[in-house]
Amino acid sequence: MKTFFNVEDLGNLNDALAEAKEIKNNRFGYQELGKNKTLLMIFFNNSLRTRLSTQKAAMNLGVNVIVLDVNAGAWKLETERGVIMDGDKSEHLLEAIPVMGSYCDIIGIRSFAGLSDRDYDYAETIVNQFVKYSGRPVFAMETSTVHPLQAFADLFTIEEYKQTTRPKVVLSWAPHCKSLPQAVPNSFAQWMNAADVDFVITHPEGYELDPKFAGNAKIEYNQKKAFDNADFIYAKNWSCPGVTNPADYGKIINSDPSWTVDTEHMSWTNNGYFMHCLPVRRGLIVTDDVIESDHSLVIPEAANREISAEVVIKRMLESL
Ligand SMILES: CCC[C@H](NC(=O)CCC(=O)O)C(=O)O
Ligand SMILES: NC(=O)OP(=O)(O)O
Repeated sequence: MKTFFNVEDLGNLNDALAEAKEIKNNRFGYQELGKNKTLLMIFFNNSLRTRLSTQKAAMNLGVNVIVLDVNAGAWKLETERGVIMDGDKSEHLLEAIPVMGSYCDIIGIRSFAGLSDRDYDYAETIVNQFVKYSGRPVFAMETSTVHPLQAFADLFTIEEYKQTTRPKVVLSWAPHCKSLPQAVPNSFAQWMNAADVDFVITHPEGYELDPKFAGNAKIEYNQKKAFDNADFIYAKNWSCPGVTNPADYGKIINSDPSWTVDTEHMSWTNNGYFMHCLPVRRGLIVTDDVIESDHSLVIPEAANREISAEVVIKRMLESL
């Protein structure tokens, strides 16, 4: 596996879920694979779960790990070609990338969407330069438009907790005080569309996800109808994806607090589980009672990030 950005990169999804289950029970069983191999984890943005779980996964496999916070210690990087670098950027990405690639065997990268230029973000301009110039396998640790390690862990968690063969899973928008990327909901939608679940997306008008991720999911603008008889509620904020109105890309066009998931919202479900990728803004996305309830899966969901990362790194090691 040379890149990991989309669900299809894993091949047969049921086989990947079975491998995740096996690795969860035998996470130290493949340490020979990582002997004398190095993972370079590059962060252009903050992280807790991805940073810790991916390092843990690599260490489980016997892999050496280097973590680089680009904006804390490295030279400020110029990403555009054709510019005269007489400003505050000392190094160009096109030198830095192959240099970084020379120190490792596998690269993980986090580079959030800028949320100002939709075409630039949705072309995955930054991360595709790592794929093109690093000479190494590259996996996403949340890029401009996708967060597959999160979605893989989310689906694995749903498989662990589902009480029925084909559960109803609802991706619900919720309000936030900042403009957030669409990467998490994009990947969640992509992976749910590939899985054997009854998938519904609910959000205010104007927040339609890009069709390449929303796929054939049912879109329900009435949150209460969407929550009806749901088995899993996956709450997440995202800024306007700019699908219905490109000029609104990256903007907050709705802050309606009635979309915040509280105990009444959860009463509409089939005794459903609450999920969120974290970090979560309590009081905006979800109330304290819901996220602290015995039907909140946010902690086991975060713990499963170690497993999704270990499957991906293992497969990349196997393809070196
Ligand atoms: C895994 C989620 C990462 C990121 N979340 C944030 O940036 C939240 C920042 C905040 O709430 O201040 C996002 O929404 O994509
Ligand atoms: N869910 C997730 O990716 O968390 P971090 O941003 O803390 O890594």
